Amino acid sequence: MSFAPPRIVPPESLAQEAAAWMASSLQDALKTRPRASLALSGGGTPGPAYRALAAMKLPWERVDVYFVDERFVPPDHKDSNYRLVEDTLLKPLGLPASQVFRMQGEREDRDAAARDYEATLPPVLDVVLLGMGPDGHTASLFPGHPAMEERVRRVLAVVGSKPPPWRMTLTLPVLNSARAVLNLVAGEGKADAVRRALAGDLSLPAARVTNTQWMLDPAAAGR
Ligand SMILES: O=C1O[C@H](COP(=O)(O)O)[C@@H](O)[C@H](O)[C@H]1O
Repeated sequence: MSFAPPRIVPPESLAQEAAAWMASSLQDALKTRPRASLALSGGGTPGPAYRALAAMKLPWERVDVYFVDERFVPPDHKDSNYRLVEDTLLKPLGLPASQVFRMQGEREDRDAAARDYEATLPPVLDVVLLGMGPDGHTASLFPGHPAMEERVRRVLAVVGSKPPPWRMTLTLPVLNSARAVLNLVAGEGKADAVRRALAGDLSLPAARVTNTQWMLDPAAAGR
């Protein structure tokens, strides 16, 4: 298994380029289907890309927004991935709740929340934006965690090694069946994990998402 060479983008253009990739992947999906699904990550990297995407002209009434992972916190919590997406994309677009499929991080029964989210997912996601932490986690799949081996369930509640620990995540079969996947990674602290994933180190979840394109800033690319 090998990846296409990563695209290395100057930091000042990264958000715009990632947004352009999402917009064009959504347009591709909408050429052949009435609606397109967009699954988004949280964390510190993608916010500016979501703001740039919100400014792009698309038939937004045909786009449904899903989540790659979520922390078990309420939706208005500062660590909520939903809150990030709400602030940077959903509110600027004024996207109605009927087009937003939120992972319910406020639920006490975490396994039930994961099962319920699984029931909302389309059979195949059209466009997925991933990220990667310095420890090599992607979505909320952490290196060495048994969730990396899940083959049947599409959404799992897991305990990760990054705070907040309790999370909900899409599993590798979902990510690997998606039509277009971008891994957007920035920052020097991630260069080692990026190098290992691109070299095919299967202990890293990102190395197991085989249909991914990579977009890196020079620091994450080790330059
Ligand atoms: O915890 C998370 O981390 C990853 C990577 O985020 P970053 O802050 O290093 O950009 C993110 O993709 C994931 O959605 C998030 O829950």
